[in-house]
Amino acid sequence: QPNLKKKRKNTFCFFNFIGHGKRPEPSIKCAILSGATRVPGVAHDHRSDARLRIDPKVLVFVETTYSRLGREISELLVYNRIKYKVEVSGKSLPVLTNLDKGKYGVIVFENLYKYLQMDKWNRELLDKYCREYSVGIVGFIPPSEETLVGAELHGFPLFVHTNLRLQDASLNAASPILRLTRAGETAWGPLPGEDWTVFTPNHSTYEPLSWATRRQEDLQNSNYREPHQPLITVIQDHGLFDGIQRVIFGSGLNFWMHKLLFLDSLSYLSHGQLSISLKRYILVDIDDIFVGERGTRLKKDDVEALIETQERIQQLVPGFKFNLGFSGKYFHHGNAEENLGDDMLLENVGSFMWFSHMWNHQQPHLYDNLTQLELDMALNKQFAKVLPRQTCGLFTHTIMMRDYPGGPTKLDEIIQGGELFQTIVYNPINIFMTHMSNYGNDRLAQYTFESVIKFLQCWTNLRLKTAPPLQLGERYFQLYPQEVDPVWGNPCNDLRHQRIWSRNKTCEQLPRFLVIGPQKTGTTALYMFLSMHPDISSNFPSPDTFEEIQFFNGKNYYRGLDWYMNFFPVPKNGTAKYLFEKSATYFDGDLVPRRASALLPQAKLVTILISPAKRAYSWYQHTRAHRDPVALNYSFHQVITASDTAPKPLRELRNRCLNPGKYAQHLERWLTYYVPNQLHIIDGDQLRSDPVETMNDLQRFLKIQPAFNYSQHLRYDPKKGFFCQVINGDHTKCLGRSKGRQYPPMEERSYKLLQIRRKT
Ligand SMILES: Nc1ncnc2c1ncn2[C@@H]1O[C@H](COP(=O)(O)OS(=O)(=O)O)[C@@H](OP(=O)(O)O)[C@H]1O
Repeated sequence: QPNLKKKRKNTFCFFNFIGHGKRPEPSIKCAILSGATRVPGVAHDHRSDARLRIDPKVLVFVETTYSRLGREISELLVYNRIKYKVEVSGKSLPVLTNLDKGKYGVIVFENLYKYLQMDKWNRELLDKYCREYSVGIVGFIPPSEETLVGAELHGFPLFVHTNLRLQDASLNAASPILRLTRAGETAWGPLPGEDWTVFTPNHSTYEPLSWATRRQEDLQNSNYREPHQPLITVIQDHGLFDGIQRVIFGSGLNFWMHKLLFLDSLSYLSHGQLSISLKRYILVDIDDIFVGERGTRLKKDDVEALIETQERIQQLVPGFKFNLGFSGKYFHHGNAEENLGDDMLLENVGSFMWFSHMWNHQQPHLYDNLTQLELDMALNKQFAKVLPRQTCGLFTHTIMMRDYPGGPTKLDEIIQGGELFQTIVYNPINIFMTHMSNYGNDRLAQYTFESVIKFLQCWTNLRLKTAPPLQLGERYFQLYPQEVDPVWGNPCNDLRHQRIWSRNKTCEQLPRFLVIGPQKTGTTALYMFLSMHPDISSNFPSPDTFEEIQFFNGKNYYRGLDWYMNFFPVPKNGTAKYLFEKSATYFDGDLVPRRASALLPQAKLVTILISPAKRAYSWYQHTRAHRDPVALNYSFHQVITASDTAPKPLRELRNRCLNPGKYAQHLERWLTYYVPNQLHIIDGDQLRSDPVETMNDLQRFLKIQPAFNYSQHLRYDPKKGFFCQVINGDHTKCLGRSKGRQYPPMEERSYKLLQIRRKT
């Protein structure tokens, strides 16, 4: 354990900003960087040789859908691209296995007590799963109203003391959990929050992961004989007590170090399945070179400082070079001193990387004349490939320390464990956007990057590197091949996007609900019933796919947002209709939920389900009616029993019959992008036998008022054998011959086979 008492005597203040009022100097003091007592960090490899049968996914039990820590946990997982599923504690357990595989590699409890107080049956089931699949548990102790001293954690030889205020956090360098996080330093100063829990173990299964001490000002009333005694704030359970490994946090994720330890715990407990890479690329763009206003531009000594900072960063990030974006037109547009700065930049061309900005620094969407834009763009070929850049908290006008939004301490916070530090921790490739003016004046950018890089070296085992933009581009898309594909978001969700989009566009020209299918469940009938509603309107028909647009699946998606929106009427003031779109192939399209939620996150979803066996048979009959040779040559039974070695066209027909019917699988995918109350499931048999009631339910779900009285507009047509639209008083208009076909009943053996398959 660290001897904190001794260390405090020669305390250096970690969170101390040196030089307020003057030009700031990077203030990160760190033992390993000063070279004094270099304790090499050990990045443990958590991968195991054991043949694991778990998916790299986290199951998170939250208190409620809105609880704060639960949201923070989800956010952290999203930032790190770790797959997860959220469940509300106290309800029944989700299915944990899929055939012979565990569906989750780690279980997280936002509130550990929910795990400890779980009903016996579920607790046994969960523990059994953890033991059988070598899955560990992470738990957070929530703040409690009463102060417990030496209270036993229900059923474990572990005692807690709650409601403490702490300071000076340090890590157990011997802990096998440390991978991303580097031990050896102390984060001096108060830890956020006043309700920390600390642990006292009474079993060899426990090993501390981090410590802190009580706050100086609280020690007078304390019973602790040793005032600077380190108290365990995060503890590891090696599983020697009951066969399950755990990591327990004495506080939430507010403290930056806990975010790192949480990621390390996921990596450790999943046996490396959820390890994030330790390689980090950093590139810093300096935009607007030569563009800054007179009086805010770089002078000669600023350029010198820039070069010196770059050299110091190179010690920590080999090969690091600032990437300068210039607009040539503004060269020498400063005062005499600043023009010398411009000259010096050019004298040192080779020290930096360069990219060309728009020649005259005008944003492309502001050009009225396309030819002129093309001509100007031709000067900027290099600029064509642009990667998403992260913000580093420095903007064009962030030039003086005293004016930093939130004050200088805020800037230090983002560097020392805060947003900027976390951005680099969570993103393998970081391209930051800064501006020339950030490097003159108070030189905030030099300060910021040197400090954050030092802080990273101090507290993490990340390996920092750099590379030119195009190489980073290639690496980025190698790492995230799914991002090569565009995902259209809603431009109106961000004012800046809306501004550069188009002046005469409105985001009201998008559907408010989607009928997602699947095919053959009655989607056309539903479409017709909805279209009868005076307040609801669907899209204009497509020349290729008729009433369906089929945008979110298939090739149409690449035609872009404008193409999609042109299918919808521009809503007129006051008479806006409830727009919807029906494409029955959306239901089972792999990419559809992700794409749909990116554009229409608030949309409601409507699906119709019938027996998957009947659905499969209806599809088979549909393909026969279209004279599909496979369907004509093979019986339904032959199709659904075709093996994986059968001819391709037969396998394809089998898949089209069976796959959309895997309802649970497809709905689960939709529900990773939409919350359950956005989804309405229609019973397809009810739609057929009692469409009036079905439509009433749907209107209630869509909250459409006044409700349309379908009983006056739908009537059973004995000739068609289905409900049809009433027109001209006593006539009916039914769907065409292709909907509600006449065909022989399904063979008993096929039906039975599909029923058995559904159950297994
Ligand atoms: N009112 C009404 N009129 C006609 N048909 C009705 C109606 N309600 C439900 N159904 C059932 O809808 C089935 C066709 O489903 P879809 O429209 O989803 O098919 S498609 O995917 O668009 O091809 C169709 O399947 P088949 O009977 O196999 O033709 C019908 O059973």
